Amino acid sequence: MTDRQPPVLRATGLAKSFGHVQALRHGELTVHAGEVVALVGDNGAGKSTLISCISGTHLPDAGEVRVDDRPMPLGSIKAAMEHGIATVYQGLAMAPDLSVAENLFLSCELRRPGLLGRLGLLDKKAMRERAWELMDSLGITTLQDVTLPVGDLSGGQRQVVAVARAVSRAGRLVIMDEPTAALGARQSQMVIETIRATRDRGLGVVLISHDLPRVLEVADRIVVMRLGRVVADVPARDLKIGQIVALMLGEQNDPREESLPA
Ligand SMILES: Nc1ncnc2c1ncn2[C@@H]1O[C@H](COP(=O)(O)OP(=O)(O)OP(=O)(O)O)[C@@H](O)[C@H]1O
Repeated sequence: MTDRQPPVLRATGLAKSFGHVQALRHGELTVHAGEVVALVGDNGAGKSTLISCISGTHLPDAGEVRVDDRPMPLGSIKAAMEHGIATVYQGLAMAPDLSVAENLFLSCELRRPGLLGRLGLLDKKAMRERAWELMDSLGITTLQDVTLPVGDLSGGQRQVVAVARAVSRAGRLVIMDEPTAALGARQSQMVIETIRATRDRGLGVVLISHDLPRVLEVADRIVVMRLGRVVADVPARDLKIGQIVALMLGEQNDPREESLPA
C-alpha cells in the first residue's frame, strides 16, 4: 500500500432511506489496495446498507463512489463488478449440487471452442486445473477434492470457496458480509487466513463482522458505524475491543478527534 496511489475505493456522502427510516447518512469508506478494512457496528447501524450502495444492490439517494479515482455508476451490480468489486453475501449464492470447481466458475464457465465459433462443451478439466491454481495461490489447503459437490462441504469450506470465487472475479476490492458467522474456531481461522491471502494479492478487502476478536486479528483499519453514520475510522493497532464497543455504543468519540487541539 502506498499513499501516492489513489485508494481502490472512495465512497463519500452516501445516504439511503427506506420510507421514513434513514438507514444511512454521510456514509464514508476508503480502502487502499492490500488493506483489510473492518466495518463494525451494532445491529441496524447501517453497515449492510453502506455495502449495498457500494456493490450496486441499492441505489443511494445521494453520494459518490470512486474506484481508482474514477466515478462509478451507482445502483448497478453490473457496473460494480465491471469496476472490479466482488461481494460475498451471507447466503453465499452457491449451487449445492455443483462441484467446487463448477461453483468457482458459475456463470463464467470455461468452454472448449465449438464448431463454427459456437460455444462448445464445458471444459471441466480446465476448470478443475484453474480451481486448483486459485486454491493454491490463496494457500487454501482445506479442500482435497474440487470435484466434490459444494453441498457436501463444511460451513467453513463453503465460505472459503465463496471467498475464492469472489477473489477470482474481483480486480480491485472484495467485500465480505459476516464471513465467519456461525463458524467454529478452526473454520473461522481458515477463513481469516484466506482473507489475509486476499489482501496479500494486493486486493482491498472490506470485512463486515460482529466477531471483534477476529476483526482485530486481521484488520488494518476499523471503521465504526452507529445510527447510520461512520463515527470512527482508526488503525486497528490503536484499538482494543473495549474501545470498539464503546465507539459502537456511543460511549466514546473517534480517538482521532480527541487528539486534535481544541
Ligand atoms: N430494505 C429495507 N427496508 C426497510 N428498512 C431497512 C431495509 N434495509 C435496512 N433497513 C433498516 O435500515 C437500518 C440499517 O440496517 P442495516 O441492515 O444496514 O444495518 P446493519 O448494520 O447491517 O445491521 P446488522 O448488523 O443487524 O446486519 C435498520 O434500521 C434497518 O431496519
